[in-house]
Amino acid sequence: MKFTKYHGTGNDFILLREEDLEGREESETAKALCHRNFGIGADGLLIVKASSVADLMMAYYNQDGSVAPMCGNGLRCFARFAHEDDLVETDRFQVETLAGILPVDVSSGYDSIRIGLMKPSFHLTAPHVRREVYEGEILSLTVNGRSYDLHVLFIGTLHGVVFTEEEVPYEDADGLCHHEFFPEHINVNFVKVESEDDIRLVTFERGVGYTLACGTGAASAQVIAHKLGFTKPQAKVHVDGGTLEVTVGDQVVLEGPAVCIAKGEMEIG
Ligand SMILES: N[C@H](CCC[C@H](N)C(=O)O)C(=O)O
Repeated sequence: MKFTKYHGTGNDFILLREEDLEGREESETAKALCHRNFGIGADGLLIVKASSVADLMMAYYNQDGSVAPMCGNGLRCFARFAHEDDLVETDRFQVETLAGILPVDVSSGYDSIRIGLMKPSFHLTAPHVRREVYEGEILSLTVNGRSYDLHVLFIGTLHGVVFTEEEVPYEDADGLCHHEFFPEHINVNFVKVESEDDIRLVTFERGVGYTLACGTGAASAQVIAHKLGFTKPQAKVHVDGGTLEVTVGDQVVLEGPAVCIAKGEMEIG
């Protein structure tokens, strides 16, 4: 099976065209390909599909085979692949996702790919949360005897933002991600605001665990930080795998690199 591997600030993905799947079940294929020892290894799988409403469609699976509606770093890698492989004729095009039709722009080169995100929602209902959550509400959740204040939003996928100066223990991050308040789990972002232009972010991703970067997480962190008056509309989000830039405006725009790591053939049953 032909594959391509990319990363966006260290969040790494395997990318397949639908025809390369040769009819294999997508979730099981994602688990097999993304396994760090028995597969190629990646945080997730991106599948390029035809779309009747946009230039292309992107399907996304986490490393554990779970589906997520949207992946910000993944969409930048997807955009580079589509542009490089001449699946599109223009530098600006649209991609259908389960979080809506989103614009991508590679006109500034592959080190600065811009994607537009869906309008964030702060009013959450089932199945994302156990009970209705209203805009402005802060959830105080206790894990392993320690209390965390979460700002929650849906920005194409479900995110929680925790402002903290401390290193958060792994078991607490995992406990928040799988807290019973979130029936389908949640991506958890630990944020330190360094200035009105700079945020430091570590993300524990649903379906993966700690990742070197999370694109929708970076957008979530900046959207909440700006909404609370901590940052300007545009801020750099510093993650373990590099730096992203998020601009909050009529549309939330995520900018960052997409790097091709490898192209190859994989033996898979
Ligand atoms: N793990 C996330 C999807 C991938 C998000 C992240 N890789 C990004 O770049 O946005 C979820 O299950 O909602």
